[in-house]
Amino acid sequence: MKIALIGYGKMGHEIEKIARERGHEIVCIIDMDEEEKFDSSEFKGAEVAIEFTSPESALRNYRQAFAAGIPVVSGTTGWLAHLDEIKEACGKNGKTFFYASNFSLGVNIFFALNKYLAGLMNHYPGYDVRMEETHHIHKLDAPSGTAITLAEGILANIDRKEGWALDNDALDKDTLRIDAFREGEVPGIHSVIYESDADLIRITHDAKNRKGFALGAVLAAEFTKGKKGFLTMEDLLDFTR
Ligand SMILES: NC(=O)c1ccc[n+]([C@@H]2O[C@H](COP(=O)([O-])OP(=O)(O)OC[C@H]3O[C@@H](n4cnc5c(N)ncnc54)[C@H](O)[C@@H]3O)[C@@H](O)[C@H]2O)c1
Ligand SMILES: O=C(O)C1=N[C@H](C(=O)O)CCC1
Repeated sequence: MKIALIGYGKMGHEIEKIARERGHEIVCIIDMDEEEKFDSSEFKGAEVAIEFTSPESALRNYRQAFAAGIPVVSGTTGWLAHLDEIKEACGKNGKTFFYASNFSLGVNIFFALNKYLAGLMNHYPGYDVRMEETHHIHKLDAPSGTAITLAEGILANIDRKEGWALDNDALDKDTLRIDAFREGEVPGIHSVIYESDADLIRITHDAKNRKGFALGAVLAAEFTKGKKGFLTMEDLLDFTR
């Protein structure tokens, strides 16, 4: 496939490597302050754009890619306040957009496990639930997009929790607490913790590097070919088997 990269930082570089290994062609790379490239024939010749930039620039990039008629796969976090606009563009205007807060296979298995465990724990109110996430010091958003997806999985399945909040926000017992830590160059660690008076159950996903995120994004790009609409990892992965 002919792939354009929007954002050429840690993820952009990792995706370029894996995309080339899988036989794809990188036809255009757009990083910060290179907006004029959205009008280039190279960008317009791409079959898909893979976007990993920053919370504040993501929406503008999506609009530019849509205007050029290019499907978008994005992993940028921290922009979800604008999700309705993107879903509308996919629904009414026939655009293609694939989003995942985390593209790694391991994390998506962890998401399924998290929902299953939360459904079980709904019957055991003696356990309180909280979450922890740790990432590198360069990360701009907190909690992580992955932590928000995990929290949504818990809130959908545990009746006694009504919303989530970061540890330093006002918390009551109905609110799911998320502690966000920023340390060194950690690629990403997420834990969901259930604690009773008697014991503690912790499930953790610990990314060793960024390969899983990047491979998932390239697989998502391959999956978008010929498709329209708003796509997610649940379309790509079949956990019903
Ligand atoms: N969904 C996932 O699986 C996943 C995995 C890792 C990271 N992320 C998210 O992806 C995003 C990027 O992560 P990263 O580690 O590559 O960050 P990074 O800071 O290493 O790279 C971001 C790049 O985007 C560029 N950029 C900023 N504004 C831009 C703009 N307007 N147009 C084009 N390029 C622009 C920056 O110059 C930089 O090169 C973050 O939001 C992060 O949370 C998601
Ligand atoms: O490095 C990051 O930034 C990551 N962002 C995503 C998130 O916010 O969940 C995925 C994990 C790595």
